[in-house]
Amino acid sequence: MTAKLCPLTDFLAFTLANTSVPNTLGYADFSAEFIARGIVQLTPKQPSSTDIVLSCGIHGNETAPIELCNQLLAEIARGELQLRQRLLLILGNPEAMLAETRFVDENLNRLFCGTHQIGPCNIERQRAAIIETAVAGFFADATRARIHWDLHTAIRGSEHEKFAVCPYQPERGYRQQTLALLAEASIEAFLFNHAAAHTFSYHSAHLFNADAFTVELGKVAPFGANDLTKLEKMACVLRKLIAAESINVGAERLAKTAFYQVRRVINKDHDSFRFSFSDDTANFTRFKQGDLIASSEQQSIFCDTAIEAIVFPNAKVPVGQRAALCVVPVPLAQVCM
Ligand SMILES: O=C(O)CCC(=O)N[C@@H](CCC(=O)O)C(=O)O
Ligand SMILES: [Zn+2]
Repeated sequence: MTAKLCPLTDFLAFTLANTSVPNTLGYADFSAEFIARGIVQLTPKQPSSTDIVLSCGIHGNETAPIELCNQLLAEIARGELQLRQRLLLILGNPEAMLAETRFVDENLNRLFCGTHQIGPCNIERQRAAIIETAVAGFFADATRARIHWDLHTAIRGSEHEKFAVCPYQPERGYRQQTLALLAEASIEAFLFNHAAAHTFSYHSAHLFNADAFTVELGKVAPFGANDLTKLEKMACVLRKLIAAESINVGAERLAKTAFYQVRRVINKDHDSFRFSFSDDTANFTRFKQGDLIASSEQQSIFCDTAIEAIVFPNAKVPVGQRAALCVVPVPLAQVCM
């Protein structure tokens, strides 16, 4: 396979152009199976013990992680990065990438765990079904370790530039070692969800027992406008995971990391719903007891505890959907095994 014709050297370009690719391609040390548009499964000749799903662009305008994943695939294709684990790489929402929007018809990251089956068919519902099938096929062997990092960027700036959302998994809990790996990859804060969700990371954690996280890697920017040097630590850890290299991180790596528990969700209840703060207010901005957070014709929402921080505030979501998470700082011991 010459580099010029190889879909893996610029998988993003192939995906956006919707160029047809063969079903499978053989390389010296691995094979590539093109499962669907923007979804490729790589199998090394002698796979190590962990199956890794790496996804990006579930929201089409979150381009930095897409560029990072595209770069890692190219490194594998050129033989610069040794693939030693099975890898499923997913460019989440190609149509939204082309439209340079978060989504075309509906937020793809609310349609997992089969939610896409409920309601009229649209671009994101079709895509959720395709992605779920690919993941189920890839994670078929329950005896193997499973990792899924779903890479995003946030709409607004953040007090913690890079942070991870931990899906609700009360039975399994979180191991400090697992979080330390993300901290090594420059994750500064962890946010523990308090309830089931229909996000992609929850899907993988809940249905496949994967060590799954939504990973926020800075702020949204158009293709070509990202400074990928800011993601170098993340790239370094991903390379080591893919190459099955040992990553020596002790739990002490978490010493400077912040932990937050989701305390409540603010849902948009009416078209008149507004936040009390400006659009440039950063994620994790803190409110104190009695501060007004949001209001609508039907209600006013105040901070009702000593300190509460707000994450992912978005008043533009449809009525009934999550408009923000309210989180409180917690000690590590309270959220980890
Ligand atoms: O910046 C924002 O408001 C949204 C960033 C984003 O896409 N976040 C994910 C989080 C998913 C999770 O809760 O695990 C989302 O809203 O889908
Ligand atoms: Zn996102």
